[in-house]
Amino acid sequence: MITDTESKRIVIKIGSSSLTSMHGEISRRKLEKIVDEVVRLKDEGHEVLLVSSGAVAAGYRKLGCLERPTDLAEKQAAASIGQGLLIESYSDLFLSHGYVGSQILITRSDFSDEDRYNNARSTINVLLDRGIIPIVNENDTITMDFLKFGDNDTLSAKVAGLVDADQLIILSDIDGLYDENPNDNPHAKLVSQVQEITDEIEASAGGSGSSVGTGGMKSKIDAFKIAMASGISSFLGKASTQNIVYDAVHQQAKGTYFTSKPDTTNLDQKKQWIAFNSGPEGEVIIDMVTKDTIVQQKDSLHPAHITNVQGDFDKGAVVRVMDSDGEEVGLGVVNYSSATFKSFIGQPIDQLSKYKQPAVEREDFVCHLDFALPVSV
Ligand SMILES: Nc1ncnc2c1ncn2[C@@H]1O[C@H](COP(=O)(O)OP(=O)(O)O)[C@@H](O)[C@H]1O
Ligand SMILES: N[C@@H](CCC(=O)OP(=O)(O)O)C(=O)O
Repeated sequence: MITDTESKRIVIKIGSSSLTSMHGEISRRKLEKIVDEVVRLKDEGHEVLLVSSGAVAAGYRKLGCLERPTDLAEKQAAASIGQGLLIESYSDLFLSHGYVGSQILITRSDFSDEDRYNNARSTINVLLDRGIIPIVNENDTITMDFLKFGDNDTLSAKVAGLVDADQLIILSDIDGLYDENPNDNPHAKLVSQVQEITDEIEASAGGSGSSVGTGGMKSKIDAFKIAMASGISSFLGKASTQNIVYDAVHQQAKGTYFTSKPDTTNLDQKKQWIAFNSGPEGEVIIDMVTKDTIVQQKDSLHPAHITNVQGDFDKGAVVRVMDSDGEEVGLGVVNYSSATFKSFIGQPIDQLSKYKQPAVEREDFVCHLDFALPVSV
């Protein structure tokens, strides 16, 4: 629990449905409410990073559309207009309270490159250290559809991991996770604590109930899995509730709190990058005996363990490590290219034993069984 004297690093994500009016346009009143909530935390001495949706909502009318567009190029054009307007509004509001906001637009490819990922961390750290409020969104205008984060829920969890946040707060149009999709069952019950994302929780998470929301509960559950694996406690609550952010930070708010079990091993930042951001470039296949050995003895993978290879990749790439049943065992950085692996296959073990460098070092390997990870988010 956060005490009144501790300064914490808090990432807050607010969705389109919580920033828009009935007609799907940005609501000044709702924007002012979230700014007031952030200002209260800043005044208490916390560092705050805001992940805000709303670019498409803020721009589509000025593009000449009567409704939120569904066509990709129109959405991107709307975001190009709306992102500027959104940031202008945030900046004006934060300045009126004596705080400075800054804009950070991210694409998935920025995060899949380890140097750019680390560079983003350094930049955001400078901003947070100097009391600025970074306002993050996906760079919707230039991102190709298949390369998008697509929803700001998983983006916010990845950003929370990047900056080593103490808490992730996701604000939505609903007051928490329900045991069934409330759109299907009006008698569904609120779940107030989650320590493990079970199959039942996955099954209960449906899509968005509104025309402006993107990911629904599904992408929020993916986000909470990433946060939990990264050792970050999270909260889901309703954006319109009075003092929701302040109360969530002080564990007093109505909503759902997500924390991992006390004995869980958390991913360090290198492993977070491998697991959630790198984007695997191929696959190496191992047999079941090897799988048991590397999982139980926490051993590195050696060239003789690799029975097959899929895709073309260079040394240093991240690949999916698959078992012979086609199940993903984990993700790791390879010390050989796919061409070299292919040349190894079928060679006698004593020939391969002269290659001293492991195929995948244990410290560069993120195993699902060690961390209870979402499969290739
Ligand atoms: N199990 C569930 N519990 C709560 N909400 C759910 C569930 N399954 C689906 N939903 C829907 O997800 C919506 C929130 O997601 P979304 O509309 O994308 O909002 P946002 O714009 O805040 O990201 C809820 O309003 C609800 O309609
Ligand atoms: N990046 C987009 C929103 C993407 C998104 O995740 O939306 P939401 O589900 O409302 O949080 C925008 O600014 O319009």
